[in-house]
Amino acid sequence: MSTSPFRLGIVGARGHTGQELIRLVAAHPGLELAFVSSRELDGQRVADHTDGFAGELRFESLDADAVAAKGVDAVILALPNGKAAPFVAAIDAAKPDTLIVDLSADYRFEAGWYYGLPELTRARYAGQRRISNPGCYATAMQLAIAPLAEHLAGPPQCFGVSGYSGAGTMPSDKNDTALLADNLMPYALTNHVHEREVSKQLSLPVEFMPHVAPHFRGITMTVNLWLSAPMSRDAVKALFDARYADAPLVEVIDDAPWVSHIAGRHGAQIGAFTMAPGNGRVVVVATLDNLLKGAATQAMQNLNLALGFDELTSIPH
Ligand SMILES: NC(=O)C1=CN([C@@H]2O[C@H](COP(=O)(O)OP(=O)(O)OC[C@H]3O[C@@H](n4cnc5c(N)ncnc54)[C@H](OP(=O)(O)O)[C@@H]3O)[C@@H](O)[C@H]2O)C=CC1
Ligand SMILES: CC(=O)N[C@@H](CCC(=O)OP(=O)(O)O)C(=O)O
Repeated sequence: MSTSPFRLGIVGARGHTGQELIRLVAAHPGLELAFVSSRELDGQRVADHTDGFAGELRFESLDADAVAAKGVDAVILALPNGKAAPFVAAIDAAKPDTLIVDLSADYRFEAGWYYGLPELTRARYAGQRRISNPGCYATAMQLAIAPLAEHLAGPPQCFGVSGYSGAGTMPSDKNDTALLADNLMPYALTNHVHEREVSKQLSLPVEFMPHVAPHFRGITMTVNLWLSAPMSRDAVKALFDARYADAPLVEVIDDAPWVSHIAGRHGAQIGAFTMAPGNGRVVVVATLDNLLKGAATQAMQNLNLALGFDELTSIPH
């Protein structure tokens, strides 16, 4: 491992996930925050916008070529979906060994990119310099389904409820607090990109029904699973306990987890394991903070893995 810090830049640092990334990188003993980009906050001090950040670093407005010209060791892309390609192309041309971690959905289906959900895919990491970071819903679904994947009689049905920070900062119905007041907003009820992403990753069809709620952060994923043969609750829970025994960020609990308990925390909770009469069907509930385990914390795990640090460096747990 290098003794001088790895130099890292965050593109899209004004956004919800960018702000969390700034805090995690600043707390990391082996990383130096070389630049943070925002068009809107160009020239302004990071310390004036990011709680917990001290120092004189300022936001810069950087296009793809300007990011590539920085010549850093690692770049995190925290841009809205569909915006990453020019940045990847410019880095490919200027300094292809740069480590890129992309938070968007743009490279989740791309051969050659490592799909970084460490608790489930770590063994597939083979030194790739391009890492696609699964998002909040996809992470929650996979953590809730994977231990039972070999025991299913049909597609899991996943009812997801997200806080409105999941919709980013670009104004839309899904982050309009007036429209969300006293409301639950269903959307993209079939064929959401995360339905396809999880189906591909788990090699089984999943059915996903997302909703946005009036709280700011945290998601609840309630998953209905039909079993290929009846199982006891103890047998179901034992599969989850075994699968996540060595995963400090995934906590398996008895009760159904509450989103209010996970907001601001770096891990996920999985619980309920409620059996239907006859034990042929079980309901599992997963919660995580969409901005942390669903985005920034997971990106930090992936950076740590790729740069040779302990996977949980700078992540409170
Ligand atoms: N929010 C969440 O819960 C999760 C988000 N993700 C993914 O992470 C990514 C970032 O999400 P989030 O932080 O919520 O997004 P935000 O909308 O909060 O932030 C987007 C950032 O990108 C910048 N930006 C926007 N458009 C462009 C552009 N055309 N060129 C350059 N910069 C641009 C914005 O800053 P400025 O306009 O100042 O340049 C801002 O810093 C998305 O791809 C999202 O899908 C993944 C998991 C969870
Ligand atoms: C509430 C809301 O709009 N959520 C976003 C998902 C946020 C997320 O997980 O981002 P990725 O697309 O990077 O996975 C959505 O449904 O598209």
